[in-house]
Amino acid sequence: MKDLPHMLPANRSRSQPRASRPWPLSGMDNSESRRRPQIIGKLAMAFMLTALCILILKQSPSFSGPSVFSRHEAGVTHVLVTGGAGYIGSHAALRLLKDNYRVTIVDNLSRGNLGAIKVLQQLFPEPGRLQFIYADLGDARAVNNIFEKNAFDAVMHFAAVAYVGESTLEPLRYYHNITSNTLVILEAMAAHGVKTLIYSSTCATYGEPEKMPITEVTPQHPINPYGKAKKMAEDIILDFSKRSDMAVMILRYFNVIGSDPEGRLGEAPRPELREHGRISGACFDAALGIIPGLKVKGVDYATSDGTCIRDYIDVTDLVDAHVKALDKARPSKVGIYNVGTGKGRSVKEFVEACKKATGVSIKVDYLERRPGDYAEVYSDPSKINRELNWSARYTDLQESLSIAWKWQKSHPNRYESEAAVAL
Ligand SMILES: O=c1ccn([C@@H]2O[C@H](COP(=O)(O)OP(=O)(O)O[C@H]3OC[C@@H](O)[C@H](O)[C@H]3O)[C@@H](O)[C@H]2O)c(=O)[nH]1
Repeated sequence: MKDLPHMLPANRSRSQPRASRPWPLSGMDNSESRRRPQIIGKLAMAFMLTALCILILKQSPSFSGPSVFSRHEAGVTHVLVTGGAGYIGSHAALRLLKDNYRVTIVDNLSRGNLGAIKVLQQLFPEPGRLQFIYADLGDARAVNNIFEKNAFDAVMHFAAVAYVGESTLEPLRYYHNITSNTLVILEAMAAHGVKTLIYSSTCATYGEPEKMPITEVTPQHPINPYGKAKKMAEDIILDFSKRSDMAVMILRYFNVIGSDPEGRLGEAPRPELREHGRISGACFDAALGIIPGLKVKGVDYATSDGTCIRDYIDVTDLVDAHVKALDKARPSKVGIYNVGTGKGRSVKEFVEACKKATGVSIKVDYLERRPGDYAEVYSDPSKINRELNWSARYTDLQESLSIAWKWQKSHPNRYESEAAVAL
């Protein structure tokens, strides 16, 4: 683990024992009974002081809004967010902070952006709200150290490489980064008694099912290393959950788009990985003139217009699903949920929505299929609707893309300027 200048100290250390004083229940001698009124007086005073502290904390700006003491049903206060510098992780961290959780972000900044951390730090500067630790989850010693120094109540594990095309070219990177790093996290959680895990999984674990829409019991037959690595990680988590009292929520995301409606965060993929990039990143790159146009990869699929069908879910809805999952997570229980809108849209439809949202008449080229792609996936979200009382509020592609476009237009260098300030 390397320290960066902006790294905040851990707030509470597991290695520092909490003060405790045993209270004698029986066999008190006379001197003890003489001291009883004094002790009762001190206790009453301590009680009053505690009540006063709670009142002040509730009214102080850093704990304004819904109370930290009543809001978090599962008793969770401090959440470890792995990959919190990334697109989805940073949006999740923002939501958790807004909901008065304490957040520790661990990120190796290989795909995420220091600028996103900087934005969060500026929004939540109060000591103890947000801690950033620069570390790689492949480094088990560093990870253990982090768990040793912090008392986490829950882990949201976002950190992962996540490009389908890249996974077919560099499968070992994917198995290492996704499957093996999840094992490191689980081992650290087990060793340090952290018992709630919200895991970022994907519709790619289903592969190309015969029947649509996809439910949580649709058989999983992933067809690319990305989906396989995520499926293996799911299996490891599920096996471990059978032997422990861990609370597990596995969320299988469909295709994530959009950004913070208040324009504080956005999607900022690495330019050097552009060739593997997702369709949303490519849409904005093309609209901004960073690339000459959009390349539609595959027009001969057995779908209505020959292009792939995907279920596009807004990142604001997605992080809401995480918070609901965290609220509903319970010991010895596993929940597996699809997170999607339930609507399938073709790549051609996406391109049209992108043109309308950006107002740019983007040049489109039609190319060969991309290795690892499946023709059609969209979710049946009824289980998450029913059990977590969650449903997608953004179901209009153009609306999500318009929100994201605002951030893209006002940040043509994405997070570069924020990152420069941060260093
Ligand atoms: O430039 C591009 C990018 C993508 N596409 C196409 O757009 C469709 C969607 O591709 P994306 O790369 O955006 O997304 P994918 O469906 O491959 O996977 C995505 O969704 C599931 C998540 O878990 C994955 O992390 C994410 O990458 C595919 O048909 C792809 O071939 C293009 O036509 N052009």
